[in-house]
Amino acid sequence: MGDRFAVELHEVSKRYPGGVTAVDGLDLRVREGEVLGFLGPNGAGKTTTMRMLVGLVRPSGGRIRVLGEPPGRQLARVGALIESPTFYPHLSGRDNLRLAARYAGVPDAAADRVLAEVGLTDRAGSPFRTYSLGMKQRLGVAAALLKEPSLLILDEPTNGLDPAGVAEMRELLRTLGQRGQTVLLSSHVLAEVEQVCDRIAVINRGRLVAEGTPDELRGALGTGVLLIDADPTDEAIACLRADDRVAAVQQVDGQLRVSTDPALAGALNRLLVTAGVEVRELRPLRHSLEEAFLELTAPAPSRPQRSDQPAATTGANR
Ligand SMILES: Nc1ncnc2c1ncn2[C@@H]1O[C@H](COP(=O)(O)OP(=O)(O)OP(=O)(O)O)[C@@H](O)[C@H]1O
Repeated sequence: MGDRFAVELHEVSKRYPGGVTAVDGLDLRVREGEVLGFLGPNGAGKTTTMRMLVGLVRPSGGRIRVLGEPPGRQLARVGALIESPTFYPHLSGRDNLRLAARYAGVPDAAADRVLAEVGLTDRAGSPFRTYSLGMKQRLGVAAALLKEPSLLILDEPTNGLDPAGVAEMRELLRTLGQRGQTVLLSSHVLAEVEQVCDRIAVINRGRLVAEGTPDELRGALGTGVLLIDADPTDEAIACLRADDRVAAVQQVDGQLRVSTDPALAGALNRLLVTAGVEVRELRPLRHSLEEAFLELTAPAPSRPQRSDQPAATTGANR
């Protein structure tokens, strides 16, 4: 993965006629060769952002570069699956792709290459209307791959798929990532992108709210934190700080927030008890990245104050 950027957005906004601000000062960069998960709840502005990247929607403000150029200039090197692709129901998957290949100005033979890449060779001769939703989505990805694009933009490719379809799509995305393809992949389900993405950018109400590798997000969002209520507190702090498996200990409202691998809960409990400290409570601050994501993107009024949390790597606060 290089230090060059396939996609750069600086302070990008989009206000639709009628007053909806779909994207609001968004800063986002996708490195060449990485798979970036673009994550946010429904209506967060993901599709609008992707449509701006391919020149389908004009930004109201800010600066966008796609493969070093303004949007729309590099379309021959960009493959996109934004909203459902249109295929002819009575034509086979292969014939649909051959048609698409002609439109894209690539040889017919590209159709068989991409069918193999998405694992549809066996059903390539069947009419499109007989495909499952998962197969239809994979054919959409195949169409986006026809031009051997440098950048692949996929808007919610797992939307509407059953669990088996999601698993198949995840496997396909993992393969694309392993061969060094730059992929920008949107989803509103964290678990779907967590395993296939090098980095994740979380947006909410058109703004970047957190960004990092899945591990960095876990750390920044407090999923690697144990809450410990112990007595005497000072002794507990000293004991924990002396242990090299513990990255940090903070005291908040009489409780200890211990940055460590939550799997060490039992070991740290034993450590404290052995040192003569009474452990009244010991639990993970949050159980999963999914919980942290939901909290981060919850509607504003119910969102708890997080000022005592280590800050996520945020674009909004940068
Ligand atoms: N053409 C349009 N005209 C007016 N408002 C729009 C238009 N397209 C989208 N919006 C609004 O912009 C906001 C962001 O929508 P967008 O589709 O970009 O979000 P999203 O994160 O992709 O959501 P979803 O996951 O539901 O597709 C929403 O409030 C939506 O209603």
